[in-house]
Amino acid sequence: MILTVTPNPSLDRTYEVPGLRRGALLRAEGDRVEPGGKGVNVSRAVAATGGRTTAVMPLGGAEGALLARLLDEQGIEVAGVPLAGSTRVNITLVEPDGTLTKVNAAGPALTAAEAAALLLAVRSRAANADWIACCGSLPRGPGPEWYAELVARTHRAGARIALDTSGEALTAALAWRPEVVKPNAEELAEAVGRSLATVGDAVKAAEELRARGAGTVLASLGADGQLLVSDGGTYWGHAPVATVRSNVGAGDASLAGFLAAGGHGPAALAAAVAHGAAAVGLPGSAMPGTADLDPASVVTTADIPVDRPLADPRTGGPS
Ligand SMILES: Nc1ncnc2c1ncn2[C@@H]1O[C@H](COP(=O)(O)OP(=O)(O)OP(=O)(O)O)[C@@H](O)[C@H]1O
Ligand SMILES: O=P(O)(O)OC[C@@]1(O)O[C@H](CO)[C@@H](O)[C@@H]1O
Repeated sequence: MILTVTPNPSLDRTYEVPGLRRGALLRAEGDRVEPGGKGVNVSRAVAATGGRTTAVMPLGGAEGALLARLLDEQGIEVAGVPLAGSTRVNITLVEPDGTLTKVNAAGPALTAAEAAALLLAVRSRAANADWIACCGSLPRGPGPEWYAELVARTHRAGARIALDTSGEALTAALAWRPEVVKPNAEELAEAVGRSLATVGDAVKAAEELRARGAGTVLASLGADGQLLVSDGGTYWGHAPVATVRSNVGAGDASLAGFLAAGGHGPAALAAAVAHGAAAVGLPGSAMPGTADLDPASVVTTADIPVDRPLADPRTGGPS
């Protein structure tokens, strides 16, 4: 069972707009609402391929109630911690050429009691989980050490942790040796404090994160595929994508594929790449089901293309 933790979940609203014009009224030509937040998406992706998952998150207000209902409709078990504030709404604007612009709200601040209740909700389920995926930004309130505390406490219960966050929250949690860390290219660059021009630069940065405490690094590099850097060796994987519709949640789908495939080795990397490639071909943050996956199109190799230039993450769309 994969337990996911999303301390700052969201309702993701996507509007298809005819074009972006500052100061104008934009009339949406289509819209969709989906459960959001990185751990929530990992649970959605695990469930979409028939895996067992429970999603832990704080929920508040009408938005929180809608988020819980949408997840329930998708058959996902939710362990919700009641919140005085209201769950945030994140907005994605899609232009006709596929360009995405995303606005993420800060979300409600958690009181100390709410943050402690969330930690308890995770700890009390840790013993039943094969993996605990701790994903996304931290809400205001608990401070950047919250993931570090969660890793420390759930490790004591024998759980394996996969962490997908950034900035100070990532730095603080590394010291507690999470088994898997999943940065994207931008987060990897931020973590090591320098820009990454090539796949080789990304490998060096991932090795640095391992030296700072990460067990395995699964780095998602957008159109440049994914890197697995671990005790078992370094591998690069990629798959062709005919039409990129939305990269929102593609990293979350990748992490779900990786963990569901065991969370180590080139076969798990291949599953991660298959999930990422399938996710970008779907609209909004739709998560791929088994029929969407094309494992035969995935290539993994230990022959790392170190000189391959990385696309500028800022031109790859938001995540
Ligand atoms: N343009 C693309 N072409 C081909 N594959 C892509 C493209 N964009 C993403 N992917 C696939 O999806 C994976 C995850 O994408 P990305 O690195 O953008 O994740 P992310 O920034 O963590 O996303 P999010 O945080 O929204 O889940 C990539 O490693 C790759 O396998
Ligand atoms: O603001 P955070 O927590 O960094 O990211 C939140 C978010 O952008 O991540 C998911 C895609 O990965 C979306 O469902 C959601 O809106």
